[in-house]
Amino acid sequence: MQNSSPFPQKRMRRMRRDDFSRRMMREHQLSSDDLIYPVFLLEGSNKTEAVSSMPGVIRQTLDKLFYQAEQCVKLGIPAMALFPVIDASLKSLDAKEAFNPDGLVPRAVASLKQRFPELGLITDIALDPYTSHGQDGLIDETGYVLNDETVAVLAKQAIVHAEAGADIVAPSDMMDGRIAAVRAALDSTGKIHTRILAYSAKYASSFYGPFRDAVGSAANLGSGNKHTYQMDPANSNEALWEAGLDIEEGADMIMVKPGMPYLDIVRRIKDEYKVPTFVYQVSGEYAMLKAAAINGWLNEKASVLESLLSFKRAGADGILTYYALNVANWLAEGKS
Ligand SMILES: NCc1[nH]cc(CCC(=O)O)c1CC(=O)O
Ligand SMILES: [Mg+2]
Repeated sequence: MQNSSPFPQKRMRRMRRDDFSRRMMREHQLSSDDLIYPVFLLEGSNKTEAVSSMPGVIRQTLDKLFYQAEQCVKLGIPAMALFPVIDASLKSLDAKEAFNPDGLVPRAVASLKQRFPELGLITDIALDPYTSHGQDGLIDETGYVLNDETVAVLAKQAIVHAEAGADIVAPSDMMDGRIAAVRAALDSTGKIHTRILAYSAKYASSFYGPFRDAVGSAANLGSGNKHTYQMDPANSNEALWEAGLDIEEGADMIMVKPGMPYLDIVRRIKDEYKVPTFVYQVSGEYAMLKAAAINGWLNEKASVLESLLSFKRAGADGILTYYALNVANWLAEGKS
């Protein structure tokens, strides 16, 4: 018998009733293939240091890092991103340590690549670990970050990283024209296979604070900021403009940074360009989740997985997260 006034018209809860039907209609899935693991690298050997604003994250020497690299390979994490902690004595106005072929990053890349050839290695192209003032580029006498002079150094840095064996160079500096310059430099030295992951929409964000503690650039930067090159958090169209330029200049992949506060940007870039689009769950996001978890205010595993799923939903192809190893372990446990 037909009900004369059916209510509700459509029962959405029917599909949510059981686990099997929830799984049938699930639109997005997180896998270890989606993860990139950022790590902090110290000079020397047999040393680890805690990062106080990022509980659970450490800075470590290369020999210690081998263990994490091995974990990445075992758990199916495709790539690791290296961030060096450069000794204060090597920081300078001209940032020349950035393109020292015997520097910390090239040495680490070469030796990681030798031990774990199947693990993708991403290096950061920017000068902030190497400048005495903590800015991402060279400065003039007023403190303004010079564009073209900086780009010339970034191109040299990219060549050194590529020659050491970096699979992907990731300019995170936000200078204009750097992607074209880095691509040309790589090609001119025969590094035609080295990929470029462009931080195209990198915002002048307050969420980078703990990272600057971790690499020790906070003290150098002092009360300075990066507003003359990183993007204004108030802008959205500008991110499309930036991404479009980087794609034209030869970027293989685009990055949005930070993550959760910028999900709209991830979605817009993906919809507009349909290129491989990555997102960085930055240090401040990690710190927020971790602090709440430590206090017992959030369920860590559930909220971290939910945060990463939000990136997938927004259209991201991959996520840089300090939680990468934890997440890959959680996903592996779930499967067994
Ligand atoms: N080239 C700088 C750089 N590369 C990665 C991060 C931040 C990453 C994070 O917060 O986790 C930053 C911070 C900055 O712009 O000062
Ligand atoms: Mg740009």
